[in-house]
Amino acid sequence: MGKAENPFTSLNEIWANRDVLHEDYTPTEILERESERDKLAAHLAPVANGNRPNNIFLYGKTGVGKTVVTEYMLGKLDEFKDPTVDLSVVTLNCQNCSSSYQVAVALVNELHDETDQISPTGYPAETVYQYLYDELDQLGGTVLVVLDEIDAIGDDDGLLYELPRARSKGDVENVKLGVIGISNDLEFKKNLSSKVKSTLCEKELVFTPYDATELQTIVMDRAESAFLDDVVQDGVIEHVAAIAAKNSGDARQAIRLLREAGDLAKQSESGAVVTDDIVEAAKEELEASRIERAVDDLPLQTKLATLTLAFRTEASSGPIRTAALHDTYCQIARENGVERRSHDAFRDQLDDLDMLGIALRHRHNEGRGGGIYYTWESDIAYGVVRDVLDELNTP
Ligand SMILES: Nc1ncnc2c1ncn2[C@@H]1O[C@H](COP(=O)(O)OP(=O)(O)OP(=O)(O)O)[C@@H](O)[C@H]1O
Repeated sequence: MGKAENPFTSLNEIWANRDVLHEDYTPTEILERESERDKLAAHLAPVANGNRPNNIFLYGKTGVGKTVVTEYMLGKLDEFKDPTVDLSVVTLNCQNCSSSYQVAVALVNELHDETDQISPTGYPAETVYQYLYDELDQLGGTVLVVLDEIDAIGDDDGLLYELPRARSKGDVENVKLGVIGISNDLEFKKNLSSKVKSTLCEKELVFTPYDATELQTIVMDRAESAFLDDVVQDGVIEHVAAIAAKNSGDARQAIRLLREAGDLAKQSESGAVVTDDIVEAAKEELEASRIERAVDDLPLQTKLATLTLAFRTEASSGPIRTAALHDTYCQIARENGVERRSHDAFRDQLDDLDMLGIALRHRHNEGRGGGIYYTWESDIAYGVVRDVLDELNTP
């Protein structure tokens, strides 16, 4: 009997180690970001000598290295601190916590044994806080509590006031406590209550988006470990970096684009090589799946607004005024037997699309007497929206 064909091999072998392009991979070196590393080191320096920690707030858009730089510097702190300093780091990603209470429960469970977890509801807030203080006191020494994606708690930010003050209020006795908050929501800091702001933001660190040159360094370093020799054509790294820099300066997006390009190259008929054309194809695939995810979850009325905007954008040479879009929307709604919303309600839908990154809004100020008005463009090609929303008709 002949040997069965292995379904997991494919046309081209290109990968030396695809895992280094995976979301979960922690790089051994942090490239660029020298000034942020230095500043964070200065903010953390008191801990290295056994002094009271600063509370630190780090913010900047998604994928700009906040988490990776923090982890790296905490590793360095552990390596270089005075050996007599008893340091513990408790890290929590708060993305599923919508209140201070939920963060406190999650922290207690992080510190409790796996067999002794507390329920996420049902305890009075003071009890949960007391559990937390008891656990922290038991750890003793210096404890840094790292709260990543802290913006998830919204307005309910009491813990961010209580925790840094626990020692001065006598809630804990044996522990020097510091909080490191990380957020990619630039509005979050503005909306913090002033007492939280003055406590948590004792030291602040802003991460700006990466520019194309910085992204090139990061992407090149990953590509060298990820691909076999001569797989990545000249200019490809620059191309990937330029696309990500133009979008949002997000290193995660740049690395994902390179991985997707690698996956396409592996299946390609034209050989084991990543080219600029393959990068473009990968960009389109990623864009299509981003949109699919974003649009698929929208309520019907917002889907109609998306379709209207993409349809009109394709047919016109520039941004379109709200009233003109509303006329088209009414026509599409009628053809689909869907209730028609007023001009103002429709404009609210467009605002939502702007927030979601689906629409581009332009503000026009005609000065005295002319007033302010908005025009709109779709950031998504009509064909892509059409494919996702093929149950809806355009006129
Ligand atoms: N300077 C860098 N050197 C090497 N890799 C980096 C660097 N900056 C970011 N990365 C990589 O980019 C990805 C995103 O980085 P990171 O998670 O630190 O971003 P973030 O700012 O915390 O984003 P978010 O707010 O979305 O959590 C990670 O895979 C990380 O390894």
